[in-house]
Formats: sequence, structure tokens, C-alpha cells
Amino acid sequence: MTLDDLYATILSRKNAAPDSSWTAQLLAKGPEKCAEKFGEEAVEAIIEAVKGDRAALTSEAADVLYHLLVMLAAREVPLDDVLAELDRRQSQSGLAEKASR
Ligand SMILES: N=c1c2ncn([C@@H]3O[C@H](COP(=O)(O)OP(=O)(O)OP(=O)(O)O)[C@@H](O)[C@H]3O)c2ncn1[C@@H]1O[C@H](COP(=O)(O)O)[C@@H](O)[C@H]1O
Repeated sequence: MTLDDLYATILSRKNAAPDSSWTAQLLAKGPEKCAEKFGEEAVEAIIEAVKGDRAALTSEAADVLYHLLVMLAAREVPLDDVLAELDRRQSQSGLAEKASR
């Protein structure tokens, strides 16, 4: 399973009947609800990270990634755009590294 695959599945749920899947149901509630769910899952992951429960953090991190992708899909932000932004930052940090040598 890659994030690309999961994002494609989530996008396919945008036009599905809300009662056909959890994702379709969440997307049908709108971008604000998707953002709220992402926030809840992020807080749950923070709590497990602070507690140091690695198994629980792993599970919550999966929830965070899933709900991040749902939130992006709800606002029609392509995952590729986010990855491109990370690439841009990586190449910038490479330049900064070279400049400081
Ligand atoms: N990765 C996930 C995934 N992670 C979390 N969740 C769901 O997100 C929900 C969040 O958990 P909560 O405890 O907050 O749920 P809840 O308490 O029932 O919800 P609320 O009452 O708070 O609204 C759970 O019902 C989980 O099933 C996910 N639902 C689907 N996927 C994947 O998304 C794809 C599409 O799934 P379907 O929508 O089921 O077709 C598939 O690849 C799935 O594996």
C-alpha cells in the first residue's frame, strides 16, 4: 500500500453514494468535517507520542495519514502537489548545504 494508492481510492469515493463506504460518508459531510476529523486524529497521535506507546502511535499515525489524505481530497489538493512541495524544499535545503560549505 502506498499513499498514492490510498489517495486514489479516497478520490474514487468522492462520487460514491455516502452509504457505500466510510470515506464516501465522511467526504459527503464536507471539507470542514474532514478537517475536524484530521485534527482529532492528530491530537490522538500526539497523546500516544507523549505517552511513548509505540504500538498505539503506529495505529494513530495510520489514522492521521488517512485523514490527511481525506482532507486534501475534500479540498481538491493533489497529493502530488504536496510531494512536489517536499521535493522543492529538499532541493532548497541541498542548495543551502552547498552554500554553507
Ligand atoms: N485507511 C483507512 C482508514 N483509517 C481510518 N479509517 C476510519 O476512520 C474512522 C475514524 O475512527 P473514529 O474512531 O474517529 O470513528 P468514529 O468514532 O466511528 O467516527 P465519529 O463518530 O467520530 O465520526 C473509523 O471508522 C475507521 O474505519 C479508515 N477508513 C478507511 N481507510 C482506507 O480507505 C480506503 C477506502 O475505505 P472505505 O471508505 O471503507 O471504502 C480503504 O483503503 C481503507 O482501508
